[in-house]
Amino acid sequence: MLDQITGGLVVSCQALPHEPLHSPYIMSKLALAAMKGGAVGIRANTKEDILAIKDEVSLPVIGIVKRDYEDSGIFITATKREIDELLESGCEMIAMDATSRPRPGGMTTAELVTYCREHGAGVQLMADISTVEEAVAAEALGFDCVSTTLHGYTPYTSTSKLYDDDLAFLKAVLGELRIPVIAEGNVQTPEMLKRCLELGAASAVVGGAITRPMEITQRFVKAIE
Ligand SMILES: CC(=O)N[C@H](C=O)[C@@H](O)[C@H](O)[C@H](O)COP(=O)(O)O
Repeated sequence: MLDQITGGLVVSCQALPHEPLHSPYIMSKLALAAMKGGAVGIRANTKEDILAIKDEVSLPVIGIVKRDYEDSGIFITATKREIDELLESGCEMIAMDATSRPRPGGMTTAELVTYCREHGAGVQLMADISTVEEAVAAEALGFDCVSTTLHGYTPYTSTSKLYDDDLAFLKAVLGELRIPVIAEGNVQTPEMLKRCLELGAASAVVGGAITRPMEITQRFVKAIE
């Protein structure tokens, strides 16, 4: 999958139960629109959404399962249960939280990577990280790529955004890693996407700016309030 998405745009098609577009059917049509618009890959949440998307488009899919656990702040592909669901979905790549926070049930990220390698031959692994240290640790664990997904979303990075200071965080991660780095999180404009790739990101994942019309509407409305 990495070869297929290098140099291109991946579109995240996600809507949680509380969001207006929550529906595998709607996600599949958003993915179709993304494919017709030139996207080279899709990122999607839940086995049900991925199966519907795979019925509709031929693009490779980065799969995640978001599920909250009481004993951990990790919610993106946290345990073996979510890995099993994703292996059943047929997604080409699995993304999981690879932050330094403890996982639910006490399993380590290293153990989960080993589990994926043993059960999902051929499925690539993406590490969703929030700091440079987590990116370096993910590379050492054998992930195929890292994504900046969680920068700004962990308690210890909550004051930062990916685009701060001309993408300083992305540059710092790129400076430390040999494996491909994907830019993800608050890429809001075509210009930002272009800048991420110019800096050396292998690809970028764009979600809300393309597939969350409520958020897009809010940005427009805010401009005239
Ligand atoms: C932090 C978190 O939960 N991120 C999620 C990860 O899959 C998604 O909700 C985001 O939409 C995705 O990362 C793309 O980012 P943006 O929608 O900002 O372009």
